[in-house]
Amino acid sequence: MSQHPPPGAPGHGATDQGEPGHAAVVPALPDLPEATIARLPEYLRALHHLAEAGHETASSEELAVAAGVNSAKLRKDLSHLGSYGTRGVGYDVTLLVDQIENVLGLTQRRSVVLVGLGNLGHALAGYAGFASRGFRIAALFDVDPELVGQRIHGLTVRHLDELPQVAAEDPIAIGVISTPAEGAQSVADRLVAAGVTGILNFAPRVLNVPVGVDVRKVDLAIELQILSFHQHRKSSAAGPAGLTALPGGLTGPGAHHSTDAAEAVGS
Ligand SMILES: NC(=O)c1ccc[n+]([C@@H]2O[C@H](COP(=O)([O-])OP(=O)(O)OC[C@H]3O[C@@H](n4cnc5c(N)ncnc54)[C@H](O)[C@@H]3O)[C@@H](O)[C@H]2O)c1
Repeated sequence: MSQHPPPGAPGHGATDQGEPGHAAVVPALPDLPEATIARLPEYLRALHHLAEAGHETASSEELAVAAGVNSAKLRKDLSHLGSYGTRGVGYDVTLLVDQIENVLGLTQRRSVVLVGLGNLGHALAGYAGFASRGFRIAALFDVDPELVGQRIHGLTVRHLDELPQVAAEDPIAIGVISTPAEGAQSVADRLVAAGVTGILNFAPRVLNVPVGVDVRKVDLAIELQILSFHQHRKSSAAGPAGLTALPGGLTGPGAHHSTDAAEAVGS
């Protein structure tokens, strides 16, 4: 989904890197492949589920199934952390949770601010998954006078002009942008000026940020388009002779016309 430009690349677009701002307090972090970093949160979630189910150890196969990846890839990923498990026993679940949390910098709770409290911002403000995964929503910002002052999920919406003051009192690790695309760059500029070095951008717009600021973007429409491509590819590969090769029993004469994800799942 995201690209990883080389370190020091001109400061534009989503840099999607780790946490250079925290390198000084987390010495000797391994230099991990970006794909491995992206899978570590999946392993962590799987490990938490296994721990809740009473597992003290987990084999690479169990963990791979729980995380939805293949076990060879999982073993390779974990070997980057220096974690090889014990033959015949597997991985110590608690130890591995600690290792992954340490690498991901989750041993300290990080402050997050949300900017743009419309439909999406409201939903994000109420998302319990932030707190349970080590993130604290420190403040909510908008510019709409009708929203400023409102309480949303226990926090008062502040005017974006208050951002510098809030950041000075409580350093912000990550800013989440859920404003319309037109306002996103100026919001990003203000977050950066307030010392924020990590931005999660939901707005459909490429952000220009200085080197040292990491941007990740989330775009559900892009995910749908990628799924659409796979549907399209499967449909065109099927052709008349390939109809039986389609998964899910889509072997009828109309199956090869399903180029659109909504059509395939909705009918
Ligand atoms: N990434 C995704 O998958 C995804 C999904 C849904 C929506 N979106 C995007 O998220 C954004 C928000 O969508 P929505 O439906 O919540 O929109 P919305 O219109 O309901 O809310 C936008 C909010 O941003 C506020 N705002 C506008 N300019 C601002 C600024 N400069 N500073 C602070 N706040 C500002 C508005 O007052 C409003 O409250 C849009 O860019 C939309 O395209 C992305």
